[in-house]
Amino acid sequence: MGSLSTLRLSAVNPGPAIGTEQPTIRTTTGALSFGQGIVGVDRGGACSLRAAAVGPRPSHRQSSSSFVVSAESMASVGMVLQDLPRKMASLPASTAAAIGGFSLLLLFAYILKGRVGQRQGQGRNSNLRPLPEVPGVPVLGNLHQLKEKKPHKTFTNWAETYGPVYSIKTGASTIVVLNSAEVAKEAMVTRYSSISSRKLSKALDILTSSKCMVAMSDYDEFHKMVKKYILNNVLGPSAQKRLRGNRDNLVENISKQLNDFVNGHPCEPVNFRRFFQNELFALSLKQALGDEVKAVYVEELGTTLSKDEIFKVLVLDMMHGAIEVDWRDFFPYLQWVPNKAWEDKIKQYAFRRKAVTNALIREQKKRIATGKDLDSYTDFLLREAKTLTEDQITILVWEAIIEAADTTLITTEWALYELAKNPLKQELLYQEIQKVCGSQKLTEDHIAKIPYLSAVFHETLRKHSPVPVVPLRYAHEDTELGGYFVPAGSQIAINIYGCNMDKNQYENPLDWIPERFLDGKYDEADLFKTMAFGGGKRVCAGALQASLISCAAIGRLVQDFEWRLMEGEQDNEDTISLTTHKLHPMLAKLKPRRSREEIMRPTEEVLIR
Ligand code: HEM
Repeated sequence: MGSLSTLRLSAVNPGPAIGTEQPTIRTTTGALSFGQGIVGVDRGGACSLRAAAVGPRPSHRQSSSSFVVSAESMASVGMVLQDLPRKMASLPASTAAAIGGFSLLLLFAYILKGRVGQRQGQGRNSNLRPLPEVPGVPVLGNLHQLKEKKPHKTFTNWAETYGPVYSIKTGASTIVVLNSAEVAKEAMVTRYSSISSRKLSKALDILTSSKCMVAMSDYDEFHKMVKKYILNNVLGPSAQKRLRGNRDNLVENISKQLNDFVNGHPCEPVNFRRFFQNELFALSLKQALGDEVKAVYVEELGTTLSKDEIFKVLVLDMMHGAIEVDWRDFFPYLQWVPNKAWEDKIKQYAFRRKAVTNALIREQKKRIATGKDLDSYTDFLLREAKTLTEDQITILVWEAIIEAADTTLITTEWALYELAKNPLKQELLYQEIQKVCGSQKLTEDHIAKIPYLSAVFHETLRKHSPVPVVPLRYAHEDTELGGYFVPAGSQIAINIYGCNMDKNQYENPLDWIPERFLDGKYDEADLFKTMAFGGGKRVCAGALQASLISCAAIGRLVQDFEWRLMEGEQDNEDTISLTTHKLHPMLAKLKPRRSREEIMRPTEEVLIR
C-alpha cells in the first residue's frame, strides 16, 4: 500500500469506543491535557482513552503477506535521510549518469511546481497564511541540511527562526513540521480526520507488509480491530493486571542479578542496559507467546537460534532495516531506476523476521495441541482472530514483541543516568521511597504513593523523548494547522522533542528537573503530561505498561542500590537510532543499600491500595 490512489477520504463519525479496552487514567486540566481530544472527559475529570470510531474505510490488508516494524523504530524521516548523500555517491555509474542527465529537467520541474503550488495554495484558501518555508536548494530541497543524525534537533533549531510551524522539502515531498504542544494537539485531535493516514518509505512498506500492523496502519477498520486486540489482550488495564506477575519477576530478577554482579565484580562498572534488555525481551516474548523462550529451531534457516540471536533478528535488524534509505523515496519520478541490492537487503531482513516469528508461533501451536492454553496474545489470535490471515497473525505477534523491547529500556536507562548524575535528587527519591515502603520492597503497588518517582519518570520522558518524531502522518485533503494553510499531499512531522523543549512551556527545558511536575500544575495520575506518548486516536497503546515497568524498576533499583556515574560519563548524552537510545550504554558504580539476604528474600505481599 502507501500509494496515494488507495487513500480514501472519510468523514469523521465520532462514536463510542468499539469494545476496545483502553487505559482509564485521570487527565490533567493543565496546558498539555488533550482532554476531549484523546477521548471524552467526564465531569469528574476521569478520562478514558478510547479510540473514537471513524467512518468505515475498507481494509485492503485482509490478504496481505508478512512484514512488519514497530512504531518506535520508524519515527522520523530525517533519520532515514542521514545516509542519503553516501547512498547517492555509491550508485552505479549508469544510474548516476541517468540522474545527472535529469537534473536540469528536474530543476525546471521543481521551480515550475513550486510556483504553481504557491498559486494554488493561495487561491484555494485565501484566509489562511502560507506556511513559512525553510530555504533549501532546487531538487534536493532541505535534504542536505538533514544529513546529521538528529533531525529532531535540527527541526527544533529551525523553530527558533521560522516559528513552531513551518514547511521543508525533502526532494519532491513537502513536510510540515510541528514544534509546539498546542499545534501538535491540533494535528492529532482537531484536524485528525484530514491527516489520519501515513505515507511510508519503501523500506517501511516492505517491512510492515503495507501497513499491516497497529502502529503503522491508516486509521481504518483494520486499525480499530487490531488495536482492540492488543489492548484487550496485552496492554489495556485488565490485561496488565493479569500479566502483573511477569513485570514483578522482571524487577526482582534485575535487582538480584545486579546484586550478584556487584558482589562478584566489586571493581567493575555496571552496564545496566545488558541486564535490563535481556529481562525486558524475556517479558515481551512471554506476553506475546505465553511461554518462556530460551532458543528456537528455525526450519527456513536450518538452524537453532539462541535468545540473543532471536533478539537480533526480531529487534536489532528490524531497527536497522527501518532506517535504510532508498533515495527513490525522495524522487518518485525516478522509481524506474533499479535499486536491487537495496531491495534484496530489506527483503532479507523481512524474510528472517517472518521465519523466526513463525518458528516461535509453531512452538505455541504444539503446546496448544496438547491442550495447554495460556494467557497470551498468540493464544488469543490463534483462537479468536478468525478474519486474520496467518501472515497477519505473524506480523501482529512480532509487533507486540518489538514494541515492548525498546522504548521502555530507553526511558529507564536515561532516568537512572540522570539520577546517578544528580546525587541530591537521587537521595531525595530514596528518602521518599523509604518513607512509603519502610522495610518492604518497592513494587507497583507503591508507585502512586511516591509522586517524586512519577515526576522522575515524566521528566525523563520530556528531556529524552524516546520517540522524538511521531511516525509521519499524511494530509489527504487540504487542511490548516496553527492558522496556516496545509495543502493536501503534505506529510506532517510532529516533533515531540521540539514540543518538550518549548521554552514557552518549560523553563530551562534542557535541564533535568523532576520538580517541575510537582508544582501543582499537573495531575499526578496523568500519563500524558508531556507529548512523549503522542495523543488523540493514535495515542501510544503501551503507555500504561511502559510507565508501570519503568517506575517500578527505577524505584526498586534506587531503593536497593546507590548509583554513581563512572568517571567521564557525566556528559555522555549522545543518542543513536530512530528512538533516542543512549549512544554509549550508561556505565555506573553501584553500592548496595541493603544486605545480600534482604535483596534476595522474596517480595512481601503488599497491602497498599
Ligand atoms: C516510554 C515508552 C514509550 C513511548 C515514549 C512510546 C511512544 C509512542 C508514540 C509517540 C507513538 C505514536 C503515536 C502516534 O502515531 O501518534 C506510539 C504508538 C504506539 N505504541 Fe508506544 N511508546 C512507548 C512504549 C510502548 C510499549 C511498551 C508498547 C507495547 C508493548 C507500545 C505500543 C505502541 C502501539 C501499539 C502504538 C500504535 C498506536 C496506534 O497507532 O493507535 N508503546 N508510542
